[in-house]
This record gives sequence, C-alpha cells and structure tokens, in this order.
Amino acid sequence: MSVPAWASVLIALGAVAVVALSADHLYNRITRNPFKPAKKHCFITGGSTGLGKSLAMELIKKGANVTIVARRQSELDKAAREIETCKINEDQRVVTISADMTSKEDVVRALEEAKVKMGVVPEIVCTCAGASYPKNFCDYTLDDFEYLTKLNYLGQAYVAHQATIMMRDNNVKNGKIVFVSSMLGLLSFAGYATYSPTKFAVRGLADTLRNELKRYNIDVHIFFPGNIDSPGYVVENSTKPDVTKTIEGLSPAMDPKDCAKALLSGLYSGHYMITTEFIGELLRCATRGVNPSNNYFIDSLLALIAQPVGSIYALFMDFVAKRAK
Ligand SMILES: NC(=O)C1=CN([C@@H]2O[C@H](COP(=O)(O)OP(=O)(O)OC[C@H]3O[C@@H](n4cnc5c(N)ncnc54)[C@H](OP(=O)(O)O)[C@@H]3O)[C@@H](O)[C@H]2O)C=CC1
Ligand SMILES: CCCCCCCCCCCCCCCC(=O)[C@@H](N)CO
Repeated sequence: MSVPAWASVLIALGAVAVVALSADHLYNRITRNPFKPAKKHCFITGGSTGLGKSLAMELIKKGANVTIVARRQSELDKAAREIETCKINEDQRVVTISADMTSKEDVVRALEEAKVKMGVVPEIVCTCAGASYPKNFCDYTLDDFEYLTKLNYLGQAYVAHQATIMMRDNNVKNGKIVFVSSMLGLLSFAGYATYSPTKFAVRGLADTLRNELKRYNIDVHIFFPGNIDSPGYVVENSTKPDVTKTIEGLSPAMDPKDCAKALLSGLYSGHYMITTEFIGELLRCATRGVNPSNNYFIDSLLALIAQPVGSIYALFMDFVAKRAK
C-alpha cells in the first residue's frame, strides 16, 4: 500500500518538528546550568513590593535563602514577615537591606552587607528595583530622564557589576543574574520616553553579559513582563496619558505572583529571554536578533506571525497617537 503524497509531506514535516524540538531542548540543557534555587542565596533588589516581593516568596517556597533590598525599611520589614510565612524549612533565612540603587555607594554596601548577614555571597541576583512615570514627552523635565536612567538602567548595571566581581572572587559555581526589563524593552510608544529607553538599555547590557560572563559560568537571563498589578502600577497610572492607556490596552495587569511564577518557569526551562504572555512571546520572537531561541521551531513560527501583526499594530498606534491631544 503506497502512502499518498500529502501524507508523506505531513510525516516529513512532523519528523522535522520532532528533531527540531528535541535538538532545541538538548541545546537549552547543554548550554545553561540547571536552575536549583534551594539553599542558594538569592539577592533581590526592589524586593519589598510588587514583582520583587512575589519573586522572593516564590523562591522561599523553593527552599532558597533571600535578601531583599529597597529604600524604605518599614516596607522591607512588612515584606520580610510575609516572605517568612512561605518558608518550607525552619533554617531558611530572610535578610533585609535598606539601600538606594541609584547610589553607587549604597549598591556596594548592599552587596557587602548581604554577604556578611547571610554568611555567603549572593548566588542568584535579580534586579527588580525600577519605576515608571509615563507622561507626554514635552511634559517631562530634563531631570526625569536622568532619574529613570539612574534607577532602571544604572541601578541594574551597578548591581550586576558588583555581584559578578563577588561571584568571581568567591568561586561561585553557577551563578545567575536576572535582569528585569519590560515589554517596553521590546517595543515602545507614546508616553514612555523616559522609561522605555532604560529598558532597552537593560537588554543591551544583558545581551553583552549573557555572552561575556560565560567565562565565570554565570548565566544571564532577562525578563520582559507586561503590566503588573503592583503598587508601582497604581502610581504610574496616575500620570499615564490616555493615548498610552489606549495603545497598551492589549496588556491587562497581571498578578505579581503569577508574574513571578512565569519568571521562575522561564528560569527552570533555561530560557534567556523570558516573557509573561502571548503578546510578549510574539514581541520576543520578532526582536530576538542573535540571542538564543527558547524553541527554534516555535520561535520561527511566531516570528513569522509577528511580522504582519506588528505592521497592523503600528498602523493602530500611529492612528491613535496622531489624534491624541
Ligand atoms: N508594574 C508594571 O506594570 C511593570 C513593571 N516592570 C518592572 O518590574 C520591576 C518591578 O516593578 P513593580 O513590581 O511595579 O515594582 P513596585 O513599584 O511595586 O516596587 C518597586 C520596588 O523597588 C524599590 N525601589 C524603588 N526605587 C528604589 C531605589 N531607588 N533603590 C532601591 N529600591 C528601590 C521599592 O521600594 P522603595 O520604594 O522602598 O525603595 C520596591 O521594593 C521594575 O523594574 C519595573 O520597571 C516591568 C513591566 C511592567
Ligand atoms: C509583534 C507585534 C505585537 C504587537 C502588540 C503590541 C501590544 C502592546 C502592549 C504593550 C504593553 C506594555 C506593557 C507595559 C509594561 C510596563 O513596563 C509599564 N507598566 C511600566 O510603566
């Protein structure tokens, strides 16, 4: 009995898919160290509210020890009490450090303090501290550009730099640095002139270090979440222009806990670029460049879909922006 031509084509395509998927899986496994947070010292900036706090809670549930860093000690203490309730072992530790990530001295001190208080240097570093104050371009002051560059970009760059030196000098076996960008590090539109560039900059740094830190066996990851229902989100919505709200309508605010879980799931899978939702996946695949794919076969398919979707969205964005007051 001969197989019809269409069936042979299907079988051939299926075979290619299976080979591509398994090669990709193998590639992810071989090129990154497995993510095993249990007993590790996780250092989280912006760990007192929103994404950072939820991430600390999820990591504690996995058996990690956690240091959370932020400016306000009162919020740190409140968060620490909440995080403590997620412990799975009595001996797990939660350390708080009050420090300002826009200050070089504070960043250096925070890492030193974390090492002393926890008794071991940070092995997993997540730079969540960040903020956004969306406005129309002409309504910003020049200082607004400087502040968000300091907090959202330099704040992550300083921490990554000091943590890398610490990991190198203390022979950390397989360290991890997780940068926090945003979907706005993959696309941008009206309202985000002071914010989006800082999140693109974080990607530039993460892409550099993903490659460069291989020599120290430090894995680098970058997270691109959509809107998160956090205290910061409430603040940003108070100044967000209507045009911005209309354009980003496609990204409903996610619960910080689900967002943290999405990040962990990406880390467990060994993905470099991690997103939270389908739109994020489309944007990731459309802008991946020469970064590793998460799944070569599916990513290529999504990249293909993203082209027409992106062009149509650009028409919509420009239509809305042109009519904005
Ligand atoms: N919320 C959203 O919609 C989205 C957020 N993101 C990004 O995710 C990250 C977390 O956001 P979100 O959950 O909203 O955060 P929140 O605004 O809820 O929390 C911010 C955290 O950072 C700390 N922080 C703020 N400024 C500084 C500073 N100068 N030095 C040290 N710590 C600081 C805050 O504490 P304290 O004020 O006491 O210092 C707090 O712990 C940010 O990088 C943000 O850009 C990405 C996509 C969407
Ligand atoms: C491939 C083509 C797909 C096109 C679809 C584009 C959809 C746009 C959704 C944008 C969502 C923006 C989230 C902002 C999160 C953030 O970082 C802020 N909350 C911080 O202020």
